[in-house]
Amino acid sequence: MKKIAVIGSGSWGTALSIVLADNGYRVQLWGHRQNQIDEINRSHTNQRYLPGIPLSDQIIASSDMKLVLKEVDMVVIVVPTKAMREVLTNIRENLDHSVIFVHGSKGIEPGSSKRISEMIEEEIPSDKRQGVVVLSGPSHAEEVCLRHPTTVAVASHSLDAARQVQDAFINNHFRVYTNDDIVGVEIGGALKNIIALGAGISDGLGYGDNAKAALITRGLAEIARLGTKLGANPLTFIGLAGMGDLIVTCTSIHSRNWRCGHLLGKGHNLEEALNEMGMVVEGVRTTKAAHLLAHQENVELPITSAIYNVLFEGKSPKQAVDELMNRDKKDEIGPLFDMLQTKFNQ
Ligand SMILES: NC(=O)c1ccc[n+]([C@@H]2O[C@H](COP(=O)([O-])OP(=O)(O)OC[C@H]3O[C@@H](n4cnc5c(N)ncnc54)[C@H](O)[C@@H]3O)[C@@H](O)[C@H]2O)c1
Ligand SMILES: O=P(O)(O)OC[C@H](O)CO
Repeated sequence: MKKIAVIGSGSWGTALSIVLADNGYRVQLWGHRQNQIDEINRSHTNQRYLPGIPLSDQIIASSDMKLVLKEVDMVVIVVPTKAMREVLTNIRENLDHSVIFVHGSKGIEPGSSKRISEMIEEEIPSDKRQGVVVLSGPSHAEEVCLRHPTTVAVASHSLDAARQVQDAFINNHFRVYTNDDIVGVEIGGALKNIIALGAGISDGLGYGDNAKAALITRGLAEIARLGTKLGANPLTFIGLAGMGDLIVTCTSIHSRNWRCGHLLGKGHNLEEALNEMGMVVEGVRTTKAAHLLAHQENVELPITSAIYNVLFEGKSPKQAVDELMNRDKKDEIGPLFDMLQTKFNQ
């Protein structure tokens, strides 16, 4: 049986392990909490993150990184972005052969503004990696583990590596598309979490579907604006990792980002909202990263700025919405059209 390492035993790492086990792999799942490791091996469940879901006995958990990385061809990293450097260091110190790196995490590092594939390239020597691939798209762990139909994109500079990852994950209920735009797929996956916080805030304030549709649509315009400036293909943003993930995260009851925003809109402060969530809410740190990146790249991100002000500057959600609605008059299509035209002229 072929072996794959999955690093991170939260909701998404466990759900991706289920997909891989369904596809006949032995999954060596790494986690840092011994009680959770013991539960996965003993009861074949992960009650805290995926309650009530039975796990295959092909999924073997361990907190020993060396053991988990032994004899695998592929390493799938699914830890929160804030733990990424620490976990990559652990992998570097314990990996003794070359593998394909896949990641399913959705964030940007505040301060460095690095995407996750860039962190992997920085932390793992080139002779230990055969390619770096991002797996992203509209995919809540809670539905993937029920084998509900789900589609994702895998993107890499190496089409060969992306195809190998596609082959490892694809099955009847988990459909995987390749994409060569790693920048766009990572930026789409990270920035949609900011807009989902906004959608939650809007719902928490009691605003309706018009407001949410506006956030999704204008949010996509701003994600595409920054992404294109960073070198992404604008068309990626109307695909699974762009529009697809934005829709699911802004509208799903499963979304941690939406739920956190909803608590903020209901009047909780950030600390209270995060405590209540108890799971990773990537959009919070990514708002900080994107806000800085927008300044560095001289790109206007009005919704992200408004959310930054709510999260970190103490602005009331209602005031932030009022200010967004009273911005200078704009043309809707012009800038997007220019981006697409530039792409088609290349
Ligand atoms: N949950 C989903 O449906 C989903 C879907 C797609 C992508 N993602 C992305 O996957 C990533 C992980 O999210 P999740 O939903 O699995 O989170 P989660 O909150 O369900 O679990 C987080 C896991 O990370 C572990 N962890 C926390 N700090 C750590 C550290 N310092 N070192 C090692 N492990 C640490 C926790 O113990 C836990 O097992 C995020 O970037 C998220 O955006 C999640
Ligand atoms: O629950 P969220 O908000 O972290 O979103 C999870 C996934 O990214 C949805 O595709």
